[in-house]
Amino acid sequence: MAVAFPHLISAEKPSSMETSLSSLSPPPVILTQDELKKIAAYKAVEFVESGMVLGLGTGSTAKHAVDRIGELLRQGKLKNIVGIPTSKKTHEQAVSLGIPLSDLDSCPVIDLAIDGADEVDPYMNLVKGRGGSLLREKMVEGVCKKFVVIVDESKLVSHLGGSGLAMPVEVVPFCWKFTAKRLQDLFEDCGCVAKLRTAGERQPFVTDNGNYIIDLYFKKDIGDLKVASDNILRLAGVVEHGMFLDMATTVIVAGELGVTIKHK
Ligand SMILES: O=C[C@H](O)[C@H](O)[C@H](O)COP(=O)(O)O
Repeated sequence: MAVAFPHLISAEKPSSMETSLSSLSPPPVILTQDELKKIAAYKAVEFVESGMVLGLGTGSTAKHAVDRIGELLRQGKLKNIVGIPTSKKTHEQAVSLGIPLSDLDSCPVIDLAIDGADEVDPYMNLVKGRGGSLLREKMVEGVCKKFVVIVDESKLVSHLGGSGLAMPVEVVPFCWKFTAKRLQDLFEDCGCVAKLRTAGERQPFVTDNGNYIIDLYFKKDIGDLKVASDNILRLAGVVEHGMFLDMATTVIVAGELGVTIKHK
């Protein structure tokens, strides 16, 4: 299903020289990546109903969805929402917007979660965690009845790892170099390089859970994703990885030509 952006098409009167062409089809406005993220996020929030328990994602795309939920609550268009944040940052944002919050201990079943992704393959498998929130995201989004993923079209890949960018793995800090080496060795045939994520001057990036992130970079396709997932999770020292396999129920993609919504 594709929906264009009529409200974002220029409504200005064309100059006399341009009249014949542009009066028929006004030039489309070039949207920024952030505007595309916002369009996808707002579309996802249309799936939210009063009374729902909502998984609140993390990142620059999910932020728009959380803002929108807060706005609709303020306007009284949504009522009795309970949010389950997937990071400390989203928790802070939701508190600032007055969204009532809970956690998985009190609300172990979630109606709907909305979150961004770093990569989406044609089967709706995802890479997540380039913002470092993959563990809480996987815990929350793993127990939701519907998981709506929101991305701009730059996130679409032919296969996971295909962007050439990081596939994050959360590890315990204890002997992280040893774990990083084991991860790299696991994917030796794919030309894998494992790097500790840093935050500023040689400081390790520390997740909300007090762990480190090892980013894996692949030169070749990693093949069977389920096998790759099992192999990573079997390594002692690994907490969780950023492949979200068979979890998304809907993917909303905003691109220059409109919004595409794909359901499982
Ligand atoms: O850890 C971060 C999350 O998995 C994000 O959902 C993901 O990185 C996408 O973030 P953004 O919407 O900022 O591209």
